[in-house]
Order: sequence, then structure tokens, then C-alpha cells
Amino acid sequence: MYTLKSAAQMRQTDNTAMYGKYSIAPAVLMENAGRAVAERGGAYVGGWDGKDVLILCGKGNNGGDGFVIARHILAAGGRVYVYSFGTTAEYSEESKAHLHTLRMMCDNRTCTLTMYEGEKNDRLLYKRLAACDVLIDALLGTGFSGSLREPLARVVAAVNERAAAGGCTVIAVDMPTGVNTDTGAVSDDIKNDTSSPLMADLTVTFGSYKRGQFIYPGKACIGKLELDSIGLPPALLTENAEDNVYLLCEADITEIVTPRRADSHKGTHGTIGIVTGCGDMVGATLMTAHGAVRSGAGKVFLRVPGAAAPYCIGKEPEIMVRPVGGRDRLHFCRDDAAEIIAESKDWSVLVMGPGMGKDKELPGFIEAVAAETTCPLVLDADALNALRGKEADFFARHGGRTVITPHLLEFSRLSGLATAEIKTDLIGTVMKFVRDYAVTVVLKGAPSLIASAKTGNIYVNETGNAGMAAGGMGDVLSGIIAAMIAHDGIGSIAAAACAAVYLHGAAGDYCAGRIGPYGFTPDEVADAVPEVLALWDKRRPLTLLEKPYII
Ligand SMILES: NC(=O)C1=CN([C@@H]2O[C@H](COP(=O)(O)OP(=O)(O)OC[C@H]3O[C@@H](n4cnc5c(N)ncnc54)[C@H](OP(=O)(O)O)[C@@H]3O)[C@@H](O)[C@H]2O)[C@@H](O)CC1
Ligand SMILES: Nc1ncnc2c1ncn2[C@@H]1O[C@H](COP(=O)(O)OP(=O)(O)O)[C@@H](O)[C@H]1O
Ligand SMILES: [K+]
Repeated sequence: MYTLKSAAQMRQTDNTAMYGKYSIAPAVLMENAGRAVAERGGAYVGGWDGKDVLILCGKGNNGGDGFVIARHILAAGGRVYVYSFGTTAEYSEESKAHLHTLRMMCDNRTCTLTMYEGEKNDRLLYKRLAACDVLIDALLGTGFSGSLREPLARVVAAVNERAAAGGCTVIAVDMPTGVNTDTGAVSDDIKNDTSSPLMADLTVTFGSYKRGQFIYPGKACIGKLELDSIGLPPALLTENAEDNVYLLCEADITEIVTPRRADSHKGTHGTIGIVTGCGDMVGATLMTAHGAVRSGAGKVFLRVPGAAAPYCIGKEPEIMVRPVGGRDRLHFCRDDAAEIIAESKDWSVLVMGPGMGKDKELPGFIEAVAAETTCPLVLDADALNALRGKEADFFARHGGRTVITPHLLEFSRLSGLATAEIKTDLIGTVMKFVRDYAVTVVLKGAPSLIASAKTGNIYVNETGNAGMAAGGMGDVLSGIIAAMIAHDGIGSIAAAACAAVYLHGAAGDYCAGRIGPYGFTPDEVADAVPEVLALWDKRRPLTLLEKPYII
């Protein structure tokens, strides 16, 4: 599992490394950073020998890295043309030191340094841009916010134009200029169409991955992403005092979803109660159940309103379908709650939401069931909509054993925030929501975020693909989450949610590889879950030495 840091957390890490007990000299960290870019960038472009490299340096420490990079590329046989957008006086002490060394190396042939003073320098700068093989973006890193100001806005626009024409390879130092480290928001001033962010082919980032590298639209600017420790102490890189955000990796999930015990029986693998559907919607119900079956649930009970039952019975023989109410019953009613509550005493987990419709009786039913049942709840779709306006009270009472799985629009309804506002800071918004409501959240999308009610930690999931942008994919996920909650030995609801989201996306990726980039169905994604589990079993190490990380 990788930690995804915010700009402030990265600054804190750097400061502790430099001024705390480790006492790493600031110029050494900068040296390591610059050297990492030169080495990794060199490998990416097939060596520096004979290459013309334009290096753009901002007035902050990102620019300081650029001075170091120039020195190493020069030593590796490249020609470097460095533009500094800061004045000597503005630079930090370590940047000043590296600027001085670079200045001493300038020979006006293989190494030039221009202190950019305004438009008068543009002509030669653009000529250099038109002729370079590689462009190094050391303009702005973690210090960027808002929209790009001039002259950087026009310079970045020119770089993008040249790169889009296939002219040069673009390597970003730490962050592409114009991408917000915390949110993935990008510079995009609609009044000024030249303020778009820099589009990199390769980004070499330092110490820890940053949140904005994994959230769109920033993620689209990163290109290939490489992480270099730059010699920072590992102990400083994994944990922060608060607000921890992690990237899920396969090893984290295979640790949670342990192989089946050979002597297990159907009771070991949980009994899933799926209480969904309405008279004119049974597809969602069946897809939810199918997701649970394919993810290894021991037993799956499906309870649907009477009118929906004939369309479910026998569709999948392993699912036990029972109608609620008579043959003319289209929706669940408040009075159905007692029957479900009684039955749920034998269930390991209860799913409500997919395809339940919007009948006015539904909120009363869902609230009554949730209040009386004691099993974990997975609430999706119509169950979430039914909670509107009552979520604070509901989560205060049942949040601890509940996973909610909204997509962006459902999350907008629940949080009362506009989707555009949520998108400006996806991670921050979910973090605040979980802190306020103490319920485990799966915010579905690309990427999906999982937030643990217990720890407030956020887990970013990268599996999945645009082929999954199709009706019913979320229903299958609800079933997978339920099966993972019931999975033998799973540590917590949040761990189950992380495992399920990762598995769901991996199954989607498997389908995209086997069937094609889109057009595969939710049921095919569910059917691919055992295939993914089989691949995991093949790759699994014999012994699991570490404890699960997600709690
Ligand atoms: N020990 C360490 O710390 C290490 C740090 N390292 C490196 O340092 C980087 C962080 O350095 P940093 O903090 O100096 O920030 P940085 O990204 O250079 O930008 C600051 C400048 O941005 C400017 N600016 C902001 N928004 C703007 C806008 N919209 N449009 C235009 N300008 C804008 C802002 O200007 P101001 O608003 O203050 O006028 C300010 O001058 C980090 O990414 C890594 O590369 C490595 O060397 C490893 C060791
Ligand atoms: N572009 C994408 N990349 C990765 N995953 C995606 C993408 N589009 C959709 N998904 C996944 O597919 C599922 C869609 O769920 P949802 O929107 O609830 O669909 P539905 O309500 O039709 O079942 C979510 O798990 C989401 O993360
Ligand atoms: K940069």
C-alpha cells in the first residue's frame, strides 16, 4: 500500500527529514531529487548523449531541482538550455547554491543559463523549444495552486503545443506544472484559454506519491509516474499525523482475501440477505445476487416484492428467492419490516437498495429494518435516496455497521453538495463526510474511493476501466461487497469494502482484456471474479507474514 500525501504532509516530511533528528542537509535532498530525474528521465528517453534539453525552472524549490538536473544531464552528454523564472535573490539557500554551481558550468555551447526577464526572452525561448528533444518541467511542483499566472501560462501552452505535435518528450519534476497536489484539480481559467496544465509524458515524483496524481483531471497530465525515495527516511514516508490516504495494491487485497480453508463449509462463507427490487425492476436485484454468488457467498437469499418474484425465481437456481406480499405487491412497505428483521437474524449481511424504486413507503421500511436488524448493512442506490434528509440521524445510529455505495450523483444528494463542488476536492469532501457521519463510504467512479468510518482513512482504488461505465455494474459491486463482508477472516467492514472494490475493478479489467474494451456486461464482470481469485491464488506467496494493513 502506498501513502498518497498532500502538499502540506510532504512539506512536513521534508522539514522533519531536514530539521528533525535526521538532519539531512537541504541541498542534499535537492541533489538527490535532481539526480533521480536525470537518471530516470535518461532511462525513459534512451540516454542523454547528444540530446538537446530545455529545462524550465520556476522560482521555488521545484526550480532548484531543475538546476541539479541540468548538471547531471550535461555530465551524461546532453546539451542543456536552462531558463530560470526566478531571480537569484528569490531562491532558497539550497537552490541558490545549485544555481551558482550551474552558472559556473555554463559555456554558451553545451550549457546555457538565461534568467528570464520578460517577453524579450520569448523569441529565443520558443526557438529552443522548437528545437529541443526533451523538455524538463521544473517550473512548479507541490507549491502550485489556483490558475497559472503569466508568463508561465503562455510558456506551458507553448510546451503543450509542441509536445502534441510530437516534437519533444516532456518530463515533469515532482508534479506537472498546473496540477494541484492535493486535489488533482488543474489550472484552467476559462477566461484565459492559455492557462491549461502541462501534459507530461513522464513524471518523477519524490518521497511519496501525491494525491493529485491519482485523481482526474490531474491524473491525465501525469503520463508515466515514477516514484523515487530521494533518500528520505522510510519511516517518514508511510504515516502522517492525520488524514491518511492510501493507494490500494494487489498485495494489500490478497492479504485480506485469504484462500479458503480446505475444511470450510457453506456456513463458513456467510449467508447474504438481498432485499431489493420492485415490480418493474428485477435486473438490478438479480445482478446484485449474481455478484454475491460469484464472489463465493455461502448462501444467498433474495427477498423481492411479490410482483417481482416470478421474474426472479429459477433465473439462478442457487439463489433462494422468496416473495414479500402477494402477487400484486409492487414495492416494499413499512409493514414488511418485521418479516425481514426476523429473517435477518440468520443472515451475515443485508443488502438494500438496487432497483427498489421510489415508493413513498420505502424510507419507512428501510429505516425500520436498519433499526432492528443487527447485521452489517450494504446500502446502495434507492436505499440511499430514501435516506435523504435523515442521514445524520440514521448514520449516528447505524453508521458503524453500514457501508454506503453512492456514485457521484447519489453522494451529491446525500451530502447536499453540488457534483461540481465535490469534484473540486473529491478526497477532501469524502474525508469530511466520513468524519461528520462515521459511516464507511464507497464513492464509486474513476477512481473509486473507500473511506473507513473507524479510522477516517481513505483508500484509492485504481482497478476498473471505462468499459464498466454501464448500467448494473454498481449492483454487481453491492453483491461483491456483501460477499466480502461475509468472507472468512476478513478484518473489518472497511477491509471488505476495499477488497470488493478492488476485486470488482480487477474483474472488469479481466473482461476488458478478454472480451474487449467495452460492451461486456455486469454479469460477465461477476463471472470474472472467480477467474481473478484464481490468478491471485497462483501468485500468492506461501506464507503471509504481515498483518492486514486496513482496519
Ligand atoms: N526539501 C524540500 O522541500 C524539497 C523539495 N523539493 C522540490 O521542491 C518543490 C516544492 O518547492 P516549493 O515549496 O518552493 O514550491 P514550488 O512547487 O517550487 O512552487 C512555488 C512557487 O509557485 C508559485 N506559484 C504558486 N501558484 C502559482 C500560480 N498559480 N501561477 C504561478 N506561480 C505560482 C509561487 O509563487 P508565489 O505565489 O509565492 O508568488 C512559488 O514561487 C517540490 O515539488 C520538489 O520539486 C525537492 O527538491 C526535494 C526536497
Ligand atoms: N471509467 C471507469 N473506470 C473505472 N470504473 C468505472 C468507470 N465507470 C464506472 N466504473 C465502475 O462501475 C460501477 C458503476 O456503478 P454505478 O454507477 O452505481 O452503476 P449502476 O447504478 O448502473 O449499477 C462503479 O463501481 C464504478 O466505479
Ligand atoms: K514541475
